[in-house]
Order: sequence, then structure tokens, then C-alpha cells
Amino acid sequence: MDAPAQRRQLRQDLAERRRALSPPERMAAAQGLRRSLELLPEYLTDARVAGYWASQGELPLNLVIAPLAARGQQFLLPVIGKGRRLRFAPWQSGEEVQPNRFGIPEPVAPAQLFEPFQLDLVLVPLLGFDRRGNRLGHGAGYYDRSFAFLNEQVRPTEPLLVGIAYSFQELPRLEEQDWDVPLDFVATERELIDCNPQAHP
Ligand SMILES: Nc1nc2c(c(=O)[nH]1)N(C=O)[C@@H](CNc1ccc(C(=O)N[C@@H](CCC(=O)O)C(=O)O)cc1)CN2
Ligand SMILES: Nc1ncnc2c1ncn2[C@@H]1O[C@H](COP(=O)(O)OP(=O)(O)OP(=O)(O)O)[C@@H](O)[C@H]1O
Repeated sequence: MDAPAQRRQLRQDLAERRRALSPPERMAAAQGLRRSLELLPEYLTDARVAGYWASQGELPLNLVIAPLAARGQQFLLPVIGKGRRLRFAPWQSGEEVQPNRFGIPEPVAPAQLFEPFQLDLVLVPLLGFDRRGNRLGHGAGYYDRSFAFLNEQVRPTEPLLVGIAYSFQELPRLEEQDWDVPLDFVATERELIDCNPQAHP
């Protein structure tokens, strides 16, 4: 198998394993994820926090999103834009959504749309990750394209990128590709992983 075929197979296996989780496993993970994120000061204080609407077995953010509003922080969902780029719309529980081309809910007619550089913290969906912050996504490059500007900056900076995953999605080593934008942290139901520990001792 060549490398692209291997990545395809890996994506498929990881997606299948995620879909196979039981509802109680998912709920327990959502609670663990909240505890892991609470170890990250930025999650508790940043003004503009982007996330995702969990689909196809992704780790649900419900328990992570609810406390943000109570703390006066803004939560935003990705909106697919032109050229496979993401923009982000503020969204609160109860506000109307409509499915995008992948069937993932997006805010309807948002009053404001923010560019990636305007965010403080981004909770990034993924299929696989390694401890150095490399990420395997769906292969469409939405996050890599939208946050490519970070590769010209000294990391960590704003926005902080935090991958969200079940711990079984950890891979020993993902080969990095030129356009990859590495994650600063990964939060799982078990731990908060600092992908760059030497950067902030
Ligand atoms: N919940 C969630 N929202 C998200 C993402 C995500 O991964 N998860 N995205 C992350 O980029 C962006 C949307 N991009 C996506 C790209 C591919 C697929 C997807 O499911 N692809 C299918 C096959 C392609 C198809 O259906 O045409 C697959 O991989 O099986 C989903 C979202 C923004 N919003
Ligand atoms: N900054 C960029 N500019 C142009 N094309 C890009 C950029 N970043 C990624 N791409 C393209 O996007 C495609 C998908 O990249 P990759 O396989 O790394 O996606 P992914 O990280 O798995 O997916 P996603 O970010 O959607 O979750 C690649 O073919 C790559 O050429």
C-alpha cells in the first residue's frame, strides 16, 4: 500500500472505531474531556472560543460549551466558506442551525462572521493525532488551509489550537506534511497533552 492509501485506510479504521462507541462511553468521555480542558487556563478565560458540532461519533462538546456562556465567553461554530476555508459564527444553545454539505449543523444567517485570526482558542476536530501535535483530519484540508497563517508565527500564539479526541485516536507517529498546522495541545477524556512542553516550561 502506498502512503496515501495507508492514510485513507487509517482514516476509515479510526472513523469506524469512533462510530462503534456506546452512548454511555461517549457520555463518560464528554465528562472527562471537560475535566481535561479545565486544566487549560485559556479555556477558562479566553474571550472567543471556537469548537464544532459533533458528527459521526466525534467527541461531543455539550459539556464544554455550556459553562462558557456562564463565564461570559463567546462560543463559535465553523461555517464552510469559499475555497475550502472556514469562518466562524457565534452560536448559543437554542439558536437555529441548518446542515451544511456534510450534514453538519451551521448557524443560520449569522449576524457576525469571524476570520480564523480573530479567534482566541480553537477546539479542533480530528480523526487521529500524535503527541507532537500532528493531526489527521478528513483529508479535505479545511483546518490546515484556514490556519495556515500560524505557520509563519512563533507558536504557541493566538489562536491556540487544541485538538479534541478520544484517547484511542492517539497514533505513535504521524508523518507531518508541508502544509500541516500542528496543534498546541490535545485534550482527551483522560488527559491534557502539551504538544510543545519545551516552549513554556
Ligand atoms: N463536526 C465537525 N465539523 C467540521 C469539521 C469536522 O471535522 N467535524 N470540519 C473539518 O474539516 C470542517 C468541515 N469539513 C469536513 C470535511 C469532511 C467531512 C466528512 O465527513 N467527509 C467524509 C467524506 C466526504 C464527503 O462526505 O463528501 C469522510 O471523511 O468520510 C466532514 C467535514 C468544519 N466543520
Ligand atoms: N494551506 C493550504 N493551501 C492549499 N492547500 C492546502 C493547504 N493545506 C492543505 N491543503 C490541501 O488540502 C488537502 C488535505 O490535506 P490533509 O490531508 O492534511 O487534510 P486533513 O488535515 O486530514 O483534513 P482537515 O483539515 O479537513 O480535517 C491536501 O491535498 C493539501 O494539498
